[in-house]
Amino acid sequence: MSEPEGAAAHRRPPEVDRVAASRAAVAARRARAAVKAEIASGERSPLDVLRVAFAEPDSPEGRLRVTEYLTSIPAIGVTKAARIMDQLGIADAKRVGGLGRLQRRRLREYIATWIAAHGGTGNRLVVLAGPTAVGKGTVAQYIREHFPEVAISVSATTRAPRPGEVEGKHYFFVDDAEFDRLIAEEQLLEHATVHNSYRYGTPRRPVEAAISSGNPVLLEIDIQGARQVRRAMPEATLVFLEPPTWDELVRRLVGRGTESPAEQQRRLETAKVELAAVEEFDHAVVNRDVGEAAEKVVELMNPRGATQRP
Ligand SMILES: Nc1nc2c(ncn2[C@@H]2O[C@H](COP(=O)(O)OP(=O)(O)O)[C@@H](O)[C@H]2O)c(=O)[nH]1
Ligand SMILES: Nc1ncnc2c1ncn2[C@@H]1O[C@H](COP(=O)(O)OP(=O)(O)O)[C@@H](O)[C@H]1O
Repeated sequence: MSEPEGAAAHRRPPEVDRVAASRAAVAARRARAAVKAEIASGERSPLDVLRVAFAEPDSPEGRLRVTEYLTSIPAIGVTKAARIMDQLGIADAKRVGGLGRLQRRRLREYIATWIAAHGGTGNRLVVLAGPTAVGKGTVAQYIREHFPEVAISVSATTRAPRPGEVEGKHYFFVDDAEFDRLIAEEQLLEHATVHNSYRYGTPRRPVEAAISSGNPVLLEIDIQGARQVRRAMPEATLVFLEPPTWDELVRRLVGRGTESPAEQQRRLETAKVELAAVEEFDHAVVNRDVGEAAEKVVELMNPRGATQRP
């Protein structure tokens, strides 16, 4: 018996909705499975997944349950995952994107430490820092020219380009509003106001992409930034570039001639404090000869070449 047309039309939408909803659920499950497979194969850093999950709680990453997320990491099984969640105070059914601020921080720190303890990025990520005018830029440039296999991170900065500087090669030049946006979206691995003037920060994604593809990465940043990288990625190797002598540092700063005498004086005051930070670093390299210093830094990126500082 045929139904009156109106009634069929009335019944159709919920059914169509149900089909659509179950298709969407299947697609969402597949997307989550894809994320898990990426973590399990090592193709994707578990830290990158956290970042996306926290920024977009409705993404497949955000919809992953914490248990699913943890057990995707090789060598973390169900029992271990339960223990970790207990330790971090995270309830069983929680999704990664649904975690509160404190739980997010705890989970991120736990994972960063775990990666470090399990070989993680090893010492393929090297941070080169040091006082003003010691020659960080010069050594980084030497590495760029002579060791093309090393990926050198391009920072974002609010300072204006100098003549000859190329967008995307030397820096990404952005205004304050854009810099604020990068911070808000957690797109920076670290950032700092350098020499009390402009803001500088390391874009996170290119660094993580290079690390996950196994390439050595160099960050040439200031000391505040190096400390932040240490916290965010404890597995990174921190290298402190030292001047051969204090007088030579002064000579380099004055000789570069890019700062006014007052600014030079201010930077030298800061440099005195900064030189003491060498103790926090994994290695110290003296920049006597640019080529030699650059080679030592590159050697530290090679797991077998690395030697601990005495
Ligand atoms: N924290 C941090 N410091 C950076 C970054 N990029 C550059 N710097 C530092 O900013 C300082 C100023 O760099 P720059 O503007 O090129 O000027 P110059 O070093 O005085 O020629 C240097 O000490 C760099 O090491 C970054 O992404 N993060
Ligand atoms: N090994 C070195 N020997 C002599 N001069 C150097 C050496 N390394 C760098 N310089 C010079 O010192 C000055 C500061 O170097 P720069 O790379 O700008 O320092 P930073 O990036 O640390 O501020 C520049 O004029 C540079 O040419």
